[in-house]
Amino acid sequence: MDNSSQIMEHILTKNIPSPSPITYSFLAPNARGVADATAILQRHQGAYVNQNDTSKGGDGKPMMELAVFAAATESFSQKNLNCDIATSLERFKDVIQGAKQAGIRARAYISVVLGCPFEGYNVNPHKVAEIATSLLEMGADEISLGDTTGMGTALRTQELLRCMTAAGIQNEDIAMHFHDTYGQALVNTAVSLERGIRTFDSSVGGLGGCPYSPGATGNVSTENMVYFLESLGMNTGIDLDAMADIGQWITGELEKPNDSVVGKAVLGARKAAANTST
Ligand SMILES: CC(C)(COP(=O)([O-])OP(=O)([O-])OC[C@H]1O[C@@H](n2cnc3c(N)ncnc32)[C@H](O)[C@@H]1OP(=O)([O-])[O-])[C@@H](O)C(=O)NCCC(=O)NCCSC(=O)C[C@@](C)(O)CC(=O)[O-]
Repeated sequence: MDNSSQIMEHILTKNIPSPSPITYSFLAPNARGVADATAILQRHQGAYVNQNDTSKGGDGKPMMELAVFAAATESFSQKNLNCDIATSLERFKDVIQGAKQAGIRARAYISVVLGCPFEGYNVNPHKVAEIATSLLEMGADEISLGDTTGMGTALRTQELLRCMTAAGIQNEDIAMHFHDTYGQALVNTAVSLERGIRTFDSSVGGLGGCPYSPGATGNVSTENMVYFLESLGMNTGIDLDAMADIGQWITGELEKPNDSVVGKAVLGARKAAANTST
């Protein structure tokens, strides 16, 4: 979060073209975050698609969103936000309203929904649904259910989504955010697909991981996710070959391992084919 403002300023100054609509997400857990973001947005009116401006297309301009991140357990809320859940939700009200007033989306993550590094596996799915309902009532456009520790399993993912449905939360308002620490991300994705979820978070090269969740690995890699969804006959619109190149490039730049098995397989197959053709 420390240099979020510089990154946002760079994006809106450079007018980086994107062939398909892209949304940049700005973590803002409090009033300071909203103030920083809205000051930059004020300076760059017209450089991004305003959610209220439905008159014309984005003509390549990016969309911006503010992201709040609640926790499903008190322990993780203290570690990740330095406050209890109720206080964090109070703070998020202003952030979400600030985003709406600035004409941008508000995304709300809920962390450790399927397992907490401090409270273990028994995260109450009804509590998650209650927090999600509060965030949606504040005006959040979307809830991203974060399996931050990767402790999620098929059965507990199913139970969580059953509770979300029972609480009256629409599938269209839910994204699933799986980390692959125990290799269950795509299994949990399959269960979520079965229950009608169609928005999934991932990270190229499997980058990421929450600093406040000891041992957590990155998100399920975009390359693995794309390969899996396309194997089911779904069209993601993503060029897997190009995504594998990006994963190799950015993990190299960040001096991190490329954690995508599919990305490495795609690159390996391409190399083998090149060798046989020479
Ligand atoms: C929320 C606080 C700041 C409360 O921390 P605090 O100590 O209660 O608040 P504070 O107001 O005393 O601020 C402490 C320091 O943070 C700075 N600060 C204060 N607010 C901001 C801000 N908006 N943007 C940038 N800097 C900020 C502030 O300036 C100060 O800096 P210092 O004076 O010590 O140099 C702290 O707990 C914190 O930084 N939490 C975030 C930790 C973090 O980055 N976690 C990972 C986010 S991603 C995630 O959670 C998971 C997710 C979303 O990916 C999904 C999933 O997998 O679960």
